[in-house]
Amino acid sequence: MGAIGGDEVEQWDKMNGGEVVNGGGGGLGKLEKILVSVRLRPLGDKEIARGDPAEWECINDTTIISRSTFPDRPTAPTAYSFDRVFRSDCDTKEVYKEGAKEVALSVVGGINSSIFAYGQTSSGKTYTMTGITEYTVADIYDYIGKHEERAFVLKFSALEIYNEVVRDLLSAENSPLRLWDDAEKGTYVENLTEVVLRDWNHLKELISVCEAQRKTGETYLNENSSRSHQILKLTIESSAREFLGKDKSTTLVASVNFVDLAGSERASQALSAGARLKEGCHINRSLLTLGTVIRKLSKVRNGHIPYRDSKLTRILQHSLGGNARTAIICTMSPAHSHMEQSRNTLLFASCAKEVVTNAQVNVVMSDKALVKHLQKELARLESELRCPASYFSLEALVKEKDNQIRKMEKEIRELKSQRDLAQSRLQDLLQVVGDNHVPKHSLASRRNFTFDVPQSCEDEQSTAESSEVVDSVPKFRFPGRQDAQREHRSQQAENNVQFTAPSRYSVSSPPFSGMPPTDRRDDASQISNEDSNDLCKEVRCIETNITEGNECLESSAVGSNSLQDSNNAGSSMHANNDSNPSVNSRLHEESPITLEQHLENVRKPFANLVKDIGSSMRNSSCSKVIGRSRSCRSLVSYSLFEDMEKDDCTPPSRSLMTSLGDLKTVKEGDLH
Ligand SMILES: Nc1ncnc2c1ncn2[C@@H]1O[C@H](COP(=O)(O)OP(=O)(O)OP(=O)(O)O)[C@@H](O)[C@H]1O
Repeated sequence: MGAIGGDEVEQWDKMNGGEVVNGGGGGLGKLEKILVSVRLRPLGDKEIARGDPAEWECINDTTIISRSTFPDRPTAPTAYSFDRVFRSDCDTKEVYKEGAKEVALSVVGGINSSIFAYGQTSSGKTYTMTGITEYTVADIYDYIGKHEERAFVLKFSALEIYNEVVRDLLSAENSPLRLWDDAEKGTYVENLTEVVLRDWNHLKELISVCEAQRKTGETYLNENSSRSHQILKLTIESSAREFLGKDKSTTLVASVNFVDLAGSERASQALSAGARLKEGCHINRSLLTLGTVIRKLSKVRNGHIPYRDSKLTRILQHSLGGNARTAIICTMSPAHSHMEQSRNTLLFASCAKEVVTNAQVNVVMSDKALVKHLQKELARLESELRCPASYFSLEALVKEKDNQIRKMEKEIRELKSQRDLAQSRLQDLLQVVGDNHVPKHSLASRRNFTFDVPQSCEDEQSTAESSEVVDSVPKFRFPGRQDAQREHRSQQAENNVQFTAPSRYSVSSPPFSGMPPTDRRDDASQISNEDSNDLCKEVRCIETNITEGNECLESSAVGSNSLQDSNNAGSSMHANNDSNPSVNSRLHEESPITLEQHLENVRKPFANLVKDIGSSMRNSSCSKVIGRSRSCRSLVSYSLFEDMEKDDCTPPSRSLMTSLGDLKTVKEGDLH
């Protein structure tokens, strides 16, 4: 037999509306306190005869009080509350319904249950339990009759513990029975007769047999006093009829114990002697152990519980804080003469109501069903083992992705910042280009701009505007260049329709160092980096045409060579300025030159260049490329000379060179 989850558990939970929790046995269980009620019997004939007043009164359904204080314990409480208290006029059926029925009938759902009657001798235990057993069995058979879809098997066994000896009440033999402990079944009674019930009448007969077999005796307090603890055990097995004999077949198995305890007694009151006295000692001793077990269970569940100190507690171990639902009905006499014994009963009941049991659904499975169930359980456990690992790996993956996202967001922010800066510089530049009358001081404040020459610089309008810009510079007029521009415009007008420059030649944004010539090179080497780079492109065009064997080679041979040299010089200078600090430093260490010298240095190469370009333009095909580049170059020249003017012709600083270098970088980036 085992306790498992599944439909049976849910069914039980619905039936009881309770909290299903993990049980100590590994299955699902229901933790709940023992249901404790107190039944007050009427005064007996003897008690009335001797004028023994009723001391106890049930003031409501849950509280019982004593009318007077205890003589020897004036501070002891006089009111006690329980799940239910029953007045002396309550019949046993009401006691059953409210104090035992729910717990007792759990057995049909596969839950073990136990109904106890506890109290002093002659308090009405047997009177109560006889009725409880009958009502329970009646309801069980009623339940069976209403659930024809299930097949029920009822088994009955009965024992008594007399003088600490276990006897089979259904056996004619009077031999004592031994107790055994089994890991699965718990403590069980060896060779105890178990009868399969045919019907309700069959059970009645067997109960009658038990009554006849049970040890009773006459005492001063009870003419028919029970001298032993009696345990009637009704075991119910049920299976769904549709699965009978099939693999899926499972069986609910549970037992309900009807425990009629022997009554505690004081020898002085019972006036017992001889055998009755001995019986009384055993009774009291086992009841004392039961009280100790209950008291300990009510305080700490995990401590040592002395179940083995008596056969009663060994046999009822599962009913006391184990796999069972339990109800205890404490019976008591209202007589003042039994006040102290009644108080002990109430103290026992007070402890019992704190005891928690852990009832589980008990299911027996067919071998095939058991194998299937175990396979299912194994798969579930394996899945649980895998889940934590996959969960942690997923968590790590998510963290890694989060870090990547944060990193990328940071990069995006930086790129946006760079983009905004470039756009800002471009705006500044466009504003400068578009405004021909920009105050010089504003230009001075834009020394670190990025200069981007638009593709449309090849347009005629742009060219004209550029020319105007150049013309608008009063102090640094560049007659040679203007002449070349005029020549170029004239030539371009002639060839306007014929030439379309490749877009790669339209980009012209070289940095212009404006440095004085410091290298021992020809005039071309004195051209600024800007023009050098510009010319570099132009020279390439020229060279291309030269290699094509055009006749312009001879006519422009000098200019080409000059340009090539200029290009080399410019490239060299640019490279040195950017990448060779020593050379750059050397350049700065040269003695300063005058403004006139500087202008002359700048003018000469341009004059030569323009002259050469003019010659080339008059030649056939190469002129188109040069003309286009010139219009761009004019823009650069304007800005450059504006700066030079502002700085009183001081050579452009390294920062300007850097800015122009940046311009080239940005422009190339935009093109990409
Ligand atoms: N609630 C009750 N109403 C009427 N009579 C009762 C009630 N309870 C008990 N009695 C009567 O009291 C007497 C003693 O009852 P009972 O034998 O059941 O006591 P007990 O606790 O079992 O005693 P013991 O422990 O000695 O066996 C009986 O005659 C019984 O009929």
